Amino acid sequence: MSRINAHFQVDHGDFNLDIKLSLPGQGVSALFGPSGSGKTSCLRAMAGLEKLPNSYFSIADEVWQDSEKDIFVPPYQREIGYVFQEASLFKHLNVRDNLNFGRQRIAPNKRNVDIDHICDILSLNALLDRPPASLSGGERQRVAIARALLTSPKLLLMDEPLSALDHSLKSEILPYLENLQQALSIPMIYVSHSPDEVARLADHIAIIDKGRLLKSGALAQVMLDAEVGTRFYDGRSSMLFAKVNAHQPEDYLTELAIDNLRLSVPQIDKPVNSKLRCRINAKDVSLCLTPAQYSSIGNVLAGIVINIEASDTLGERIICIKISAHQTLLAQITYASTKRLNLRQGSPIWAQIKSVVIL
Ligand SMILES: Nc1ncnc2c1ncn2[C@@H]1O[C@H](COP(=O)(O)OP(=O)(O)OP(=O)(O)O)[C@@H](O)[C@H]1O
Repeated sequence: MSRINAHFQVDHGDFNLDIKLSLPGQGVSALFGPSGSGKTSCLRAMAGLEKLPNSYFSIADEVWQDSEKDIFVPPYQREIGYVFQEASLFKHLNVRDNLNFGRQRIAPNKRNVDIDHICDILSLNALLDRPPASLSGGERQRVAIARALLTSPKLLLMDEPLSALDHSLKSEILPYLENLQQALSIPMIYVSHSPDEVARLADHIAIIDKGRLLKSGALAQVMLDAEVGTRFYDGRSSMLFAKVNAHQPEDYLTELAIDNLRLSVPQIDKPVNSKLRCRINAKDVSLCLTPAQYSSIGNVLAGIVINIEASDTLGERIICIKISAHQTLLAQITYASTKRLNLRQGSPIWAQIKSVVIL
């Protein structure tokens, strides 16, 4: 698989950036970290909007910057779509003409993104004749994303595209971003300081702090990390990838499939087979050596203990449980319970799940 490789360095005196990244050449990679950590600096360097010294950037087999070899491809020659925090549409053009502006910048033989397809994915058809001033913030941002995609970019860079929107507009636009990544094969780099947005959208995550790379890897794996959990996610939790298996309206439940396992959650409004992600707080998981017969907790997953870690809380342990070939569940229980259940690597275990957050 092709990769996106970067090494950005700059010394601004007060702020020193030195970040090496190796990101997959497909899916959504999040650059995540606190304000002022250097995320936008990296994104601008990728776009060539800033020429950082002693730096390197390549995508697949194209090198866009290599300071050692004196290579620096200017921004207008990089096939990049850039979406900013605030959509900057041309006020005097309607939505259709704004979209065509992006498309017409590209030679017809290089256009590989279909305008009708993009308008369908982002539900823009009803907006095409409207001027930007008549659009909501979320609609404007959808048009800005479509315009960037219609330049048929090799890479889509998004700098906190939802940060200027209020909570309800964010929830309105997030499903569109999910659909985009499923429908298009353009890799996206998504800058955010929102842990929830990242958990919902990213496949890969690079965490940046004070100009340095703190962690990088597949989202579910990085979420299991102790420092990431305690610092960014309000405690240890696991991320599971699921799909809607069936609705059980008589019980007000929806059954999710996590590989071969089944989990029931309060009814959700998504069609059968929709993919979704859920987060399970380690404190919401209790463990039994046999499947409990008389329990109010209906969600019980079988697994194998693969690791036992100390927890930040004295007297507690984090139990890592393999529940399928690629998915791991964390449980936070007391040290006393770990001893009482005689848990060790390889122990078969039943995990009772009290609550699931659907992302
Ligand atoms: N040209 C520059 N000269 C001096 N300092 C700079 C320059 N560009 C960026 N910085 C500093 O680099 C630091 C990182 O900025 P950057 O915008 O990359 O962070 P960020 O993680 O994207 O933050 P935010 O989430 O708030 O946008 C900041 O302290 C900023 O002031």
